[in-house]
Amino acid sequence: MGRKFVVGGNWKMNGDKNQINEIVNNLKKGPLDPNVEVIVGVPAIYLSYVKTIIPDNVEVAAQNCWKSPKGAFTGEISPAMIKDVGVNWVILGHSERRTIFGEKDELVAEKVAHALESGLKVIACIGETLEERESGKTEEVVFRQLKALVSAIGDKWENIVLAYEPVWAIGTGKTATPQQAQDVHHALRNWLSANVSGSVSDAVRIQYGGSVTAANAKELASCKDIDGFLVGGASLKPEFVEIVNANQ
Ligand SMILES: O=C[C@H](O)COP(=O)(O)O
Repeated sequence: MGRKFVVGGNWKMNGDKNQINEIVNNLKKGPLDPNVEVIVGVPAIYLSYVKTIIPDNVEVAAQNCWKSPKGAFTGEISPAMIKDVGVNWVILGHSERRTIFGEKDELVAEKVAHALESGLKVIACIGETLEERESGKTEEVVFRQLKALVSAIGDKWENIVLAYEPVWAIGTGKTATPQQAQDVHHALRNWLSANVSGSVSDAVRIQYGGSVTAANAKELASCKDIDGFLVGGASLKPEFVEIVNANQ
């Protein structure tokens, strides 16, 4: 146990320099719980800029990357480039990448493996759609997504944070209940224990994502297997500080 709470703010494709300055000023003002690891997921074009203004107690993540170091992949960025501008994290497999850009489990897993090999830490996202949940397939889907990851990375989970994000809860204002989230997180930990190792299962931090706000964060944070959040919309607002501090 003793997993450090970790809160990510995924800005998605939002923000210009003015808004970014406001968000960063708000993070500087905090105060942010020193026991929480805080990471902001920044659009690629602003990574270098954000690195120059972000306080030391907040880390920066890219929101995607490709699965090789360089080459003819127009429009893509590599983990090596992300590292080169001083950024140590990347978010991979977000449901928007999977649904809008057609990223399949295997591609996500290859990207995760390459990012880890390149020395990045990864927030790896998984989660079921509403249709899958309603047809009782939640566990089948998240286990399938995990299995693809394990095929690519084996037991090398030290630099991974897993984010469980039910697709039906993302940007919808419809949060999973603490019990629904806890049940899936618990099932993920059991699966990791059976298919990777007990120590990985105990150590890996599992974030919940999907319409997290200052109003629901405390109750979610109190669940045994919820080790943090991946926050979209609310990470652009001052309430993000309250979400970071919800585990107090
Ligand atoms: O990466 C964050 C998730 O997609 C959650 O987004 P949301 O908080 O706007 O629902």
